[in-house]
Amino acid sequence: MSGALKIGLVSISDRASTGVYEDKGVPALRDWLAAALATPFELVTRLIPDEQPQIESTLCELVDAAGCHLVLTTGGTGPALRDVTPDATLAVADRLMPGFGEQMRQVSLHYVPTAILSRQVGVVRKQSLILNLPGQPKSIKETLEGVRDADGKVIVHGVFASVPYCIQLLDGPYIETHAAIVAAFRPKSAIQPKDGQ
Ligand SMILES: Nc1ncnc2c1ncn2[C@@H]1O[C@H](COP(=O)(O)OP(=O)(O)OP(=O)(O)O)[C@@H](O)[C@H]1O
Ligand SMILES: Nc1nc2c(c(=O)[nH]1)N[C@H]1C(S)=C(S)[C@@H](COP(=O)(O)O)O[C@H]1N2
Repeated sequence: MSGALKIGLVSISDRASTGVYEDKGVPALRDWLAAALATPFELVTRLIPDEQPQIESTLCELVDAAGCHLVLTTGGTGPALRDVTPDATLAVADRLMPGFGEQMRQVSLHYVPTAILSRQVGVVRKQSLILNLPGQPKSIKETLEGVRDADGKVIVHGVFASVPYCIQLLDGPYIETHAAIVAAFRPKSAIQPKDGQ
């Protein structure tokens, strides 16, 4: 499974999906990826309510039919009864990637004491990585990028640092990032030389 990088973005919100407020989830994800990725990519976007069957079918469609290498969800990860994104994600998972949820909560604790309320998970379905991000639009940058000190040095790695190598291990495309936003980490043996080097 390779080809051009394809990324699914799913905003899960009862109110944004019914027009009570404007969806800021998909635009925040799109803007962050546009700034962070050096590799060209194609997006498939969805805005849906907090309904478990609809979340499950959307994730399956994006992975199985659209062929997304990465799917990022935002919203519905908390403990409220209608927050069912992690449950839907686990229901369509082939394998769990517990490090992603653990690291996102670590990062988020630097921003909000309620970080532990997010039940967000990372999973693999087929050869696609699916990550749940919290619903607060600002949490997208926080969890993907990590925490920096006053001098701009990364003190807690955001989870996106591990996404390119994960997708490479799943036989997806080779993803390069802009290090000023997030540096992609790979073992030396997995680094591909740039053209002409
Ligand atoms: N798609 C979105 N666009 C803009 N703001 C959002 C969006 N999703 C969530 N938020 C903001 O982040 C907060 C926490 O998100 P959460 O996923 O818990 O939403 P919620 O309170 O369950 O409501 P809803 O599902 O109707 O967005 C929301 O109360 C809202 O202020
Ligand atoms: N980085 C980050 N993580 C965060 C937050 C945040 O603002 N920033 N909000 C927390 C709160 S208040 C809740 S309830 C949970 C779940 O949020 P969700 O239901 O919007 O997904 O995410 C937590 N994680």
